[in-house]
Amino acid sequence: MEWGAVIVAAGRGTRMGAADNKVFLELGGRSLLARSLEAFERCEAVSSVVLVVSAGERKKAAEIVGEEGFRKVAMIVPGGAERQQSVYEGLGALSTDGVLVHDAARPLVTPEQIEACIRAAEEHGASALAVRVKDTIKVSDGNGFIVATPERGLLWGVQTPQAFSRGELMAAHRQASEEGAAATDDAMLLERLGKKVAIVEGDYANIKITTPEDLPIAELLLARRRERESAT
Ligand SMILES: Nc1ccn([C@@H]2O[C@H](COP(=O)(O)OP(=O)(O)OP(=O)(O)O)[C@@H](O)[C@H]2O)c(=O)n1
Ligand SMILES: C[C@](O)(CO)[C@H](O)COP(=O)(O)O
Repeated sequence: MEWGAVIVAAGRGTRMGAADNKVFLELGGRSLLARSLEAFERCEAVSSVVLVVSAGERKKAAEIVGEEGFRKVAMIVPGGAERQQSVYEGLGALSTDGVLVHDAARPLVTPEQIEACIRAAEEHGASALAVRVKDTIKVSDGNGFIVATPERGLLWGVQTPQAFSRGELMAAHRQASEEGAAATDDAMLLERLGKKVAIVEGDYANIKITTPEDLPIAELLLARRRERESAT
């Protein structure tokens, strides 16, 4: 199967509180967006990339793609108000049968993790990178009181990339939008239809840059990765 990727970068970064959209912030001297694109550029199993950005940030994103020489970026398309809509816009612009959906805000993803998601999706139909939850998770009653403690051994913190048949994911998106179902990731859209999504055990370093303390943590993780690479 031919694989393409939709990389979503059309958020506002409200929780980061920076003047700019967080995907343009720098990590180790390069933007988060460039680092995410680089991982897909280096993954041989991915043939093309659709980048989803806010209409007002298209020029800035195109400059990064041009300057960094990302040859796989076939199209840059405008996103929507929510991540779910941004992903759907990207899916429509891609032509491959298989699709990986990735947050530009996860700049520490590796080509090996992308490849592992593809392999699992080819075997099971769909897959998502995830890590075992380390904390004990509580369910609240919505009013500040704990009502339940799910069994930790069954809990996973889901990340991106997530890999799907593009046609199947597009159909799931259309159905969710007809039924007014909102989803914070794409696997959710298949789960609600009773379809299987395989878990690919990932790495705690593939963090999503969401709030200001995430950036120095990502700098440390990047430095640790560089040390390991130079030691091998
Ligand atoms: N309308 C949106 C919202 C989010 N995203 C993208 O989805 C990814 C994950 O979203 P999140 O971390 O929530 O980013 P933001 O929406 O930018 O952050 P915030 O919720 O703090 O505003 C990011 O790469 C973001 O750019 C998007 O493409 N379109
Ligand atoms: C898709 C995701 O990265 C999975 O962890 C995440 O849900 C997206 O972030 P958001 O903050 O929910 O938009």
